[in-house]
Amino acid sequence: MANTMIGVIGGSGLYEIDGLENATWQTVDTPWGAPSDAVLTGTLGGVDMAFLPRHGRGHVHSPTTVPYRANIDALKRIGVTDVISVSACGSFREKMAPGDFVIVDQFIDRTFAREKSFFGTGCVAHVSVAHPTCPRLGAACFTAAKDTGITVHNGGTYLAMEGPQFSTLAESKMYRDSWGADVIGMTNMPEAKLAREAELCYASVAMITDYDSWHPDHGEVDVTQIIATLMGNASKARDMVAKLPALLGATRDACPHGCDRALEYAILTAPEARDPGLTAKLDAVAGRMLAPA
Ligand SMILES: CSC[C@H]1O[C@H](OP(=O)(O)O)[C@H](O)[C@@H]1O
Ligand SMILES: Nc1ncnc2[nH]cnc12
Repeated sequence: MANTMIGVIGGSGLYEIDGLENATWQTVDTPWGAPSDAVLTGTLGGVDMAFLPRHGRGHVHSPTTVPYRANIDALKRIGVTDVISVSACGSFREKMAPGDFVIVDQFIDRTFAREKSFFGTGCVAHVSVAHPTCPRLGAACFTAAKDTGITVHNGGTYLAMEGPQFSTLAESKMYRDSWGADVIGMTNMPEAKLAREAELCYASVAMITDYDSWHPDHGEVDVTQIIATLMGNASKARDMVAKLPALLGATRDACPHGCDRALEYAILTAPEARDPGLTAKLDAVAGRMLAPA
């Protein structure tokens, strides 16, 4: 049994969470640079919690410049076991309406201008992301959202685009009709891949703000409309997050889906061929696998 620490990464509109006891904004240094902001830590219902605003308070970082590696490293470093990503998204499905939430379980990664791995020359690793989210954590998010009275859809494919511009009409139709994506956003990749490399359980809650640009009755994406919907969504998300500690509990067993053991057979570089500089940087993310026998 290990202690649970729930780490919430707040997307656009969600820059704080409510009700934390002993709440402290904690600066965390990482070998990958500074995270998006300090991390708000505390307890909720007796469970350790951490909150990191993905774009920083005041929305400083663009989807491309969010320091994804530093964010995941920082959460791992302070003891987070379960990461819940909360994100504003466009919808490709009529039934997934603005104001609804979707528990994402698949991704299509179309991002191209971001560092996507902690590993590289001198320490090569290949983790599986066939099932990129943790079903146990996703189920807890689904229940928390349902119990909050949110219209929530269980399962959906998130198309991660580079941005910062929204999609063209042709792209929007292609993602929806040919590629089968359900929602679109700009930030869950490489975040989900990095969480898997760091052996963290990861779930993604998409808060729908708009119908992107494919919908004949809704025209193009309008950021002022998004922001209006976003404010209501963010308040629902805070209520949803408050229900997670009771659902997840203060202690946890090993993840039944193996998220916390993702690196077990993933590191290919022979111990004697590893770059000590890189392995030092991997202390929090992969220290468990890199410690001398
Ligand atoms: C506010 S519209 C575009 C912006 O919102 C989403 O951010 P996040 O995923 O962090 O909630 C989307 O990915 C874009 O970055
Ligand atoms: N339509 C959209 N495309 C990409 N990111 C978004 N975030 C919110 N709405 C979005």
